[in-house]
Amino acid sequence: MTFVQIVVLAGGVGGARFLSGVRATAPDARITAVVNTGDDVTMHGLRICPDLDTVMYTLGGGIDPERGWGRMGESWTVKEELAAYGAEPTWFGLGDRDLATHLVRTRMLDAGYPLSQVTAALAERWKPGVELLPMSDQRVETHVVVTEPGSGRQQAIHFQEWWVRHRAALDASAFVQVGADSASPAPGVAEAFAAADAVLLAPSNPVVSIGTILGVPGLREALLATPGRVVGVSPIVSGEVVRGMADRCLPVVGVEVSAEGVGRHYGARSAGGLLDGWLVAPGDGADVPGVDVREVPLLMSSPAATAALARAALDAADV
Ligand SMILES: C[C@H](OP(=O)(O)OP(=O)(O)OC[C@H]1O[C@@H](n2cnc3c(=O)[nH]c(N)nc32)[C@H](O)[C@@H]1O)C(=O)O
Repeated sequence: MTFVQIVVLAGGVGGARFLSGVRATAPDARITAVVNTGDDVTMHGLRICPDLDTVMYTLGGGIDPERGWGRMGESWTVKEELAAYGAEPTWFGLGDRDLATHLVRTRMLDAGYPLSQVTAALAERWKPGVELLPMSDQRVETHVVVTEPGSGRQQAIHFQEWWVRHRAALDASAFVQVGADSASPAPGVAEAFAAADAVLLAPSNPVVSIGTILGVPGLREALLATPGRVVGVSPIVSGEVVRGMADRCLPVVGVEVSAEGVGRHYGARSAGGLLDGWLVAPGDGADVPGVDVREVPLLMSSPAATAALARAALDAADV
């Protein structure tokens, strides 16, 4: 029996929701999620993988649906106790339930297991229904070069500090993927691309999620060699982000905050870029030379709408 094989490149909330739509619309397909780990961080001695956990909890039914991240029914006792000790950082929300995931992950990593195997072990509990792969087993951490407001001095801070602590308010001049030079795609990533009938770029942050995944040496090349069509979903609707602050990231890399801007940034596969197809919202009519641009409803406002978006992406991929 042959299965349709689908690979999805994903960041956090948008990628997780999109994956739930792909799973719903293609229940018999083999789906592989290649997930950004550039947002990963160590805090209080624990290794935290926000995007992997968001995808795992969302597909496993454990996500807080309002926030879109973290655990449903979460409590914050440990966070409050850490703050009472003055243990920094106090600006990062580690929930009690969530902590168990980070404890298990950290213990396994410290014992020498690679992140891909740790992720597979965690997923045994959540049964996400997709193969969940980190983009790399090596540590790649996004840092942001910012200008200190007082001194005007430039310094690089961890992405989470820029994003969560400063709400992306500090002016950024560059994103740096620390560790990327010596990273390689995690086991299974290149194989998934090689067998894929479709590769989908989820509506995730084009710079610090999709861009970071593609920055892993060898990964972009493996993707471009895929026999499947490559279709992306615009995270920008009517010139605005749907959630988050990608509009603070895109200008840093010289990309216009529009469906057309992001589509051109990814570029046509036929011209050395990534895309065969690009989904934009009705009325956004992007001109991306060499790419099959389709206007479809892009908001993942319900499970049905999300499945319809995923179906449109698979249609554009001829799957
Ligand atoms: C840093 C963070 O990146 P990422 O984890 O990729 O973020 P999100 O998954 O929260 O959002 C990324 C990106 O996705 C867009 N988005 C969100 N919901 C929808 C949707 O229903 N439809 C659609 N077409 N795009 C969506 C959103 O605008 C964001 O730009 C981050 O950027 O927050």
